[in-house]
Amino acid sequence: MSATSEAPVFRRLCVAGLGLIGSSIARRVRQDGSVGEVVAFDADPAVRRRVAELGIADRVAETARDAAEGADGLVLCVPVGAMGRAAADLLPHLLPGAVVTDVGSTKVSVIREVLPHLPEGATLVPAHPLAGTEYSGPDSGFATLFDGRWCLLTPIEGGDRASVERVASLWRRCGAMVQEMDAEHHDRVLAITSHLPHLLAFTICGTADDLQGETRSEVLRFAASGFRDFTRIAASDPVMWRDIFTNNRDALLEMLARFTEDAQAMARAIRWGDEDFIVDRIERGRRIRRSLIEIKQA
Ligand SMILES: NC(=O)C1=CN([C@@H]2O[C@H](COP(=O)(O)OP(=O)(O)OC[C@H]3O[C@@H](n4cnc5c(N)ncnc54)[C@H](O)[C@@H]3O)[C@@H](O)[C@H]2O)C=CC1
Ligand SMILES: O=C(O)C(=O)Cc1ccc(O)cc1
Repeated sequence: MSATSEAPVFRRLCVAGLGLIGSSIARRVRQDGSVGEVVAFDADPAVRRRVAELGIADRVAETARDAAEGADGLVLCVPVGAMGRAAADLLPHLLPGAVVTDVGSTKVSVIREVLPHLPEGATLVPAHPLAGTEYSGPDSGFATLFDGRWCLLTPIEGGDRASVERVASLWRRCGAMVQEMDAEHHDRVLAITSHLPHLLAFTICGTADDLQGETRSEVLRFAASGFRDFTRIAASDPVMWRDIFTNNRDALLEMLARFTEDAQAMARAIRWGDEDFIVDRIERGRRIRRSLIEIKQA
């Protein structure tokens, strides 16, 4: 991951929101020289202080205006519900012709919230790295987070191709593999692969917690690995996930309805002792797991 001789993708990149994702980007691009300079901005003064202590940016700006002025690139790394506010504060101050990108977990809502603030001549290239952890904040980031992971770009129809290529190049230099996708399609795919699993994890932990009275502390003390796996995901940041759920409402509710129907079918099979149905469902799960492992090894 040492600095390459390739030209920097941006002369000055403003990173807004220095949590897990923003601080990982800042760490990575500074290490490998893929941007000339990193200016960090976060709405939370405690985060700004911590970023300065950690030394993961060339400069920490105290205001949105100071952060954006002179930047030819901006990456919005705030919760999806804060994208509109951050865009309103930062975008007017960027250099003419700047490229704006983001890392939000929903894409239709981010485009809807950010596009109205885009200055004449600037371009928006929405992006979503499929990499993360259940931790948040500037201390949780690390430079290798994106290595070998996908980053999905959802370019605006008819938008500037050179800007898309610049953002793709930034992500490749962060170690990611890049693929383009339509924003609506992205939100449906992520609803089933990421948003619904998180919803299930939060819910099952809540259900187990409600049972505490009945089972005393056994639920937590004897938690088998299945439940433990859910608790890792359920430890994720509440604001981030509240925003994802409410900003991908339609696709998520559709996937939840389908899941509920399938869970009901499983309940019926258990009630009536339909062993073939039960085995068939479990085998499908195993096949999916095996093919995931094969893809990872390929
Ligand atoms: N955590 C994960 O695993 C992944 C998260 N994402 C997306 O990345 C984005 C950031 O997520 P994390 O880094 O995990 O969040 P985080 O909670 O660690 O950091 C978010 C930061 O944004 C700051 N912020 C909030 N509003 C702001 C504003 N208006 N202006 C400037 N700063 C502001 C907060 O103070 C906080 O420091 C979210 O949109 C999330 O959906 C994408 C992929 C993975
Ligand atoms: O920690 C995990 O299992 C994750 O799923 C991380 C994650 C969270 C949100 C995203 O939009 C992408 C990745």
